[in-house]
Amino acid sequence: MVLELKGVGLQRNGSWILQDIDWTIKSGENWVLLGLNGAGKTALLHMLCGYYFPTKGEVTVLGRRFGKDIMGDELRRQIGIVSSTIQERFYDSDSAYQIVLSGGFASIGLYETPTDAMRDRAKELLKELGCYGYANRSFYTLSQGERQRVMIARALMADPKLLILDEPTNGLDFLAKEQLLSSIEQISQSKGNPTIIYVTHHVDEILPSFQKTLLLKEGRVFKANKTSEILTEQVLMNFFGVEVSLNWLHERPTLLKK
Ligand SMILES: Nc1ncnc2c1ncn2[C@@H]1O[C@H](COP(=O)(O)OP(=O)(O)OP(=O)(O)O)[C@@H](O)[C@H]1O
Repeated sequence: MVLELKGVGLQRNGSWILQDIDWTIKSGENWVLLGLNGAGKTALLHMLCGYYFPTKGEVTVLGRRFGKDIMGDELRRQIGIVSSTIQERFYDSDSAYQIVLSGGFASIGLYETPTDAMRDRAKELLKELGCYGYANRSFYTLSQGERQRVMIARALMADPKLLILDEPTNGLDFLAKEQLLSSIEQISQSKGNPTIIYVTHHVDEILPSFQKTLLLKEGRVFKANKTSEILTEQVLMNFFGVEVSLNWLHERPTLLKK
């Protein structure tokens, strides 16, 4: 089991942000976490990464029950996360290569000496993600699309069992977005691939390899099931509360409001 949430609730400043969350992710599954603004996606992710402690219920990630076991560096290394809230903490002057290398230590910045194997792996990931050409450039000189690729390479550096991608296409143009999605599709099909949780507001980013989808609405699970059963006009109409038209092209969905 990669993840198990049972009856999870989260209260902040007196209000319930998450309630009655039950969610199980088995090894080999890739999930989409879909919700509108304010649904509680970020709060839920913070909980999975051990930044928030549940007010109610149980959270078990990669066999460790939070609260009972301490979220140590070892577990943190097994969870790769790409999120703008983390990206902001990077040292702008670090090169793309240094940032990817630091992923091997689950640290922000490089404080330990990387091994030759780590250096080789970092270069390999930079190539796989198409970032090799700007490996020595400072992070602040990179475009948003280039930064996201570097961040994904960094997250993969420790060979995580779980890869969380939190709205990775934010701020990307159409082409950069499609190129990034195709890299993510490749990662999901690679040998020894991590379990992916892909967080988004956008139905059209749901890739064929994301077999399962959780719809989060107002802090609760609206529905969690096979993506093929979630992506129907009826379910999405109930979820968004408006009439929608769902269309498919090359195994990719598009959604319009009627
Ligand atoms: N510390 C806090 N105190 C009170 N309310 C909070 C706190 N943190 C988040 N919230 C509220 O909880 C709700 C869920 O927020 P969250 O950021 O998790 O949503 P989200 O689904 O990630 O939204 P978005 O897609 O806009 O990023 C929001 O209504 C938000 O205002």
